[in-house]
Amino acid sequence: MTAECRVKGLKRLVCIEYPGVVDSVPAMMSTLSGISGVESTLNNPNERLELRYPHEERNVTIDSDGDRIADYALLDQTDPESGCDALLRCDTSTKQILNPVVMRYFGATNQYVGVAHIHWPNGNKPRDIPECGFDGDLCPELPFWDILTASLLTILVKVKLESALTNMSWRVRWEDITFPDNMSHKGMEPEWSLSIDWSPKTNSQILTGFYKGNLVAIKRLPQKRIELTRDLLLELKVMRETSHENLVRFNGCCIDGTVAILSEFCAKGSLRDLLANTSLNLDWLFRYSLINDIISGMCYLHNSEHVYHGRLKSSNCLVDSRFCVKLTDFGLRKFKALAGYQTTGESELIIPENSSTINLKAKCRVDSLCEFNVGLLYIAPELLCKSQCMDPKKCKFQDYINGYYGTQKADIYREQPFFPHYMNMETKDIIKEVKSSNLRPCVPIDSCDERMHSLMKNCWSSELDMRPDFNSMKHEIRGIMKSMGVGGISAAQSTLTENLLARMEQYANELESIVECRTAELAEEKKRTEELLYQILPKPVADQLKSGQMFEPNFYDSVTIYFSDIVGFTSMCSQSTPMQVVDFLNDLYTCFDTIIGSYDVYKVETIGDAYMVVSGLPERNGIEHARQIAKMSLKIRDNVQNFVIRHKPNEKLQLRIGIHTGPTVAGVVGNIRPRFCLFGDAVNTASRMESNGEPLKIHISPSTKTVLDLFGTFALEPRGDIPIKGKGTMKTYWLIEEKLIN
Ligand SMILES: Nc1nc2c(ncn2[C@@H]2O[C@H](COP(=O)(O)OP(=O)(O)OP(=O)(O)O)[C@@H](O)[C@H]2O)c(=O)[nH]1
Ligand SMILES: [Mg+2]
Repeated sequence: MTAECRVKGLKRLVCIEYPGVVDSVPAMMSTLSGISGVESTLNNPNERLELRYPHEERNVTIDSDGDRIADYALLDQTDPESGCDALLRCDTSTKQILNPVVMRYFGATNQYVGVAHIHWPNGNKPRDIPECGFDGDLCPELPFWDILTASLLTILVKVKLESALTNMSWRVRWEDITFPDNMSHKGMEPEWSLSIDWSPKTNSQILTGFYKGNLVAIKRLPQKRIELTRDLLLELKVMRETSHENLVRFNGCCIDGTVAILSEFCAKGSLRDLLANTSLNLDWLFRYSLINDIISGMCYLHNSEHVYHGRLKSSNCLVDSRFCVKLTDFGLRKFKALAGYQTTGESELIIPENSSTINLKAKCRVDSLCEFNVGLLYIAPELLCKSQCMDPKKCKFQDYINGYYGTQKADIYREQPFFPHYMNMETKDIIKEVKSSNLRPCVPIDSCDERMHSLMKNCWSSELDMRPDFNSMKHEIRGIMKSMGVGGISAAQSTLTENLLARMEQYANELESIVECRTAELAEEKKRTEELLYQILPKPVADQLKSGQMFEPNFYDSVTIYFSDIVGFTSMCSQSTPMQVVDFLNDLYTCFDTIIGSYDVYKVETIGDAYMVVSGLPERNGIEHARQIAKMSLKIRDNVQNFVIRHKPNEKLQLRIGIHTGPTVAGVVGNIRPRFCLFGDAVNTASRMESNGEPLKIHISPSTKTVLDLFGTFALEPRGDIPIKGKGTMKTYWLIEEKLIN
């Protein structure tokens, strides 16, 4: 049986045929002890001992120091099928190496014997001696001036570095930041702004303020003070010098009294918010643009002094007002650690196996809502298991997997990693499965381009060598974008500028439809509010108040006012439960409200069992008010005669009605819960008409009779002279019916 033995990291390999001590020592022993079968020769003057094995072709030669003079064979390691390098092929049963020998070297005779053609890497034979010799003596010595220039340059670089370190332009005084309502933060909590302006679903909150006229995002850290060290100054220098269109700009730090990091504010929130906003349609052009931005930012970081990001996840991919993704929360690792910053990120993957549960539990009460746990979903599995992320290379890998595990999957799916397919699992269980059983996010093959799918899968491969780096991802993604002409855009169009323009155009369209939709919702809401307002105030009054004007009290020289009241209501209340009374009044007033809807009247108010209606205001109607109120009263009286009290079906409702016509003033009183009220003696008189009336009869004043007589359609009956409190004697009438006119 043959097997292929992969040898890592070697292009061509020299293999030594090495029988080893195990072979040679017994042979020597047997020679010295004169055991037959093994021949030995002592080759003077070379003083070499040669051992010859029976039935074997190979000799073992040992020099005067007792060292074995070895033979070597050069093997060709080119795989005959794939043409790949660094393959050692063995027959596992015989343990024989199968690679063809291309050259042999015999140590005893110091001879090279070519056996076959040698395939040198790139077809070139390597040099025997390095260009400048093994000691550098083959190259001319540097002239004095060159050495001087080099030294001066080194000194200059050092001086520049030192001055860069002492440059404190990054330092911000907390008092110099102004908070949104133009108040200094001293002694008061600043406003937390909702980070996204068009998504009601966002949960991103970041402290914002103005520094030197710029709106900045402020990340406050737990410590109150940070002592500056050289390491921190180096970190701050790197941050100051970081500049890329896909990274947020660093604005500075506060280190005294309050420790905070200030960075460029991105208006549209994070990628997480963007994806959560389901009203925004993300087509493939848009998605690839977002991915492309992330990858560009990551490429810069990986090729810069930052080396890696370490906290790559969708909440750290911010979206600016031009829909360009900018990465945040990179760098300043030592600064953040000293300032006690502990959330998910490279330092938080440091969850020693035994203490992880305690940490997690302490941090989150509700697992599924726990940011800390959710953050772990973005972390590479091998780093979840390991305790430290000290090796930058490893952390780079974490970035790769973060980028695809979380961010890119999120781009495609608008979901957190592992959702929705593992929705029923608790986050901590998912993390456990990732650690123990190689669980990976589930992405259906047809959810995206095939190349994208395999790129994503490679990113979370458990073989680290399989994971692509960001530079190759950049090429791959650009290739996919170009060849696909995503979103109906042709390859030629997919330059970045056109991409951006298309993105803006799409956003404008989206925005238009969102605005349209919101406007319709607003109109609907306005209508509902208006209807509610018209139920509380007369329409002309409400309209006037709505337009911001005051409703001045108005004098009306003639209106008709109606009052009604239930006889024995108080005793009825004492015999009924409050709910029964409420049900009863509700039934009665629903009946009244339905009736008055057919007349030109306005219901002023109800006070307990009293019901007050007026006609002739706020819009004047000549003398029609008396007729409208009279007709309405007759209708109410007739309905009351047949009204059934729900909890006392056998009792008859005893309703008294009183009407009066006269001058009145109407106005709105109060600023809070404004009420439309009537003032004047006419109101009292109408009320007296009701209180001096009789059940199921309509008691009217002489002034109402006078107006009703003008119509000549109402049958009235004199009641006689009645003493009315505060008025003396009044000649009043009963309204009997409306006469039918042929
Ligand atoms: N709109 C807007 N939101 C921001 C900005 N910076 C951060 N945020 C959001 O504010 C929220 C809190 O941010 P962080 O305190 O950094 O927390 P995090 O990003 O969830 O986690 P870590 O970065 O690992 O600490 C996140 O949802 C961010 O997306 C910004 O400049 N603009
Ligand atoms: Mg963040």
